[in-house]
Amino acid sequence: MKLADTTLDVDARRLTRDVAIAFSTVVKRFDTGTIALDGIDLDVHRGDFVAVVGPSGCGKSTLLRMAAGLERPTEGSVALATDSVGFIFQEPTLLPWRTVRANVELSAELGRGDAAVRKARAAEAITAVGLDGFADQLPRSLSGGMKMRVSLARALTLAPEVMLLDEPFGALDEMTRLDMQVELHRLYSNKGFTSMFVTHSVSEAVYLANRVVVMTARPGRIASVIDIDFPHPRSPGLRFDPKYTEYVAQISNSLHGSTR
Ligand SMILES: Nc1ncnc2c1ncn2[C@@H]1O[C@H](COP(=O)(O)OP(=O)(O)OP(=O)(O)O)[C@@H](O)[C@H]1O
Repeated sequence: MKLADTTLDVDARRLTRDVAIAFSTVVKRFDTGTIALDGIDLDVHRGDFVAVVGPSGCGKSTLLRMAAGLERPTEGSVALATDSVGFIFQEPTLLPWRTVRANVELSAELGRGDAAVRKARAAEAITAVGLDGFADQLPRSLSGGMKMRVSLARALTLAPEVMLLDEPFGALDEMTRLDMQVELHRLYSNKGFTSMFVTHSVSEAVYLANRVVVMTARPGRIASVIDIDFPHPRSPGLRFDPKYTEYVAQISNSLHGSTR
């Protein structure tokens, strides 16, 4: 079991067999004096899909970056039970001179491993995200949604146990965004990775997550954690379920209360 660099001794106790990411009384104070996060206690269980919503600047990205080991907490600790992690950002960050296939192969190329296995995994990931037939194209010929699919495929080649997603669909138009939510949900249901997903969209959070964490305005604290009691796999028609609307209202109220 790997513990992130940021780990203090207390982490080992929080990381039980069921916990993939453990935040223990995390405080993040930047050198500028900004206190981004204050007293975050959160366990992300294996197989969970946790969505994090909160006002702009409340520290959502910082939380995710700490899970990835890209930031250290000022106080408290963050522990990750695996080093098998995929990170997806809002921008797909593709290399423009490489084809879809070559972009997807990139993350595996940076790691170790057999070239043939790497290529097979990339081909499988391209199929998994529905990009068969586009593998030899360059990013400039793809739509925004397709670029995001490439980014997902690139992360999938590593068969990550944990997927960290920072507003991956924020730059997409509404229709594409809904399609990508269905796509991500399908991948999550099939592959079973643990997910931590930052979004500004309450509706997106309810569709995808089995737990939604609502944060307060900065310094970010956890205002509420709401369990979304819909079975998996979920269908797009779920959005018309009255219970769905109730969850959206409940979370929006918590969010609204947290910004006052
Ligand atoms: N490297 C840094 N140095 C100084 N301050 C930072 C740094 N990174 C983030 N911050 C500050 O910390 C706070 C939280 O930022 P963060 O990006 O985590 O918020 P967020 O909730 O993800 O915001 P948004 O929803 O707008 O993307 C903000 O006030 C931001 O300005």
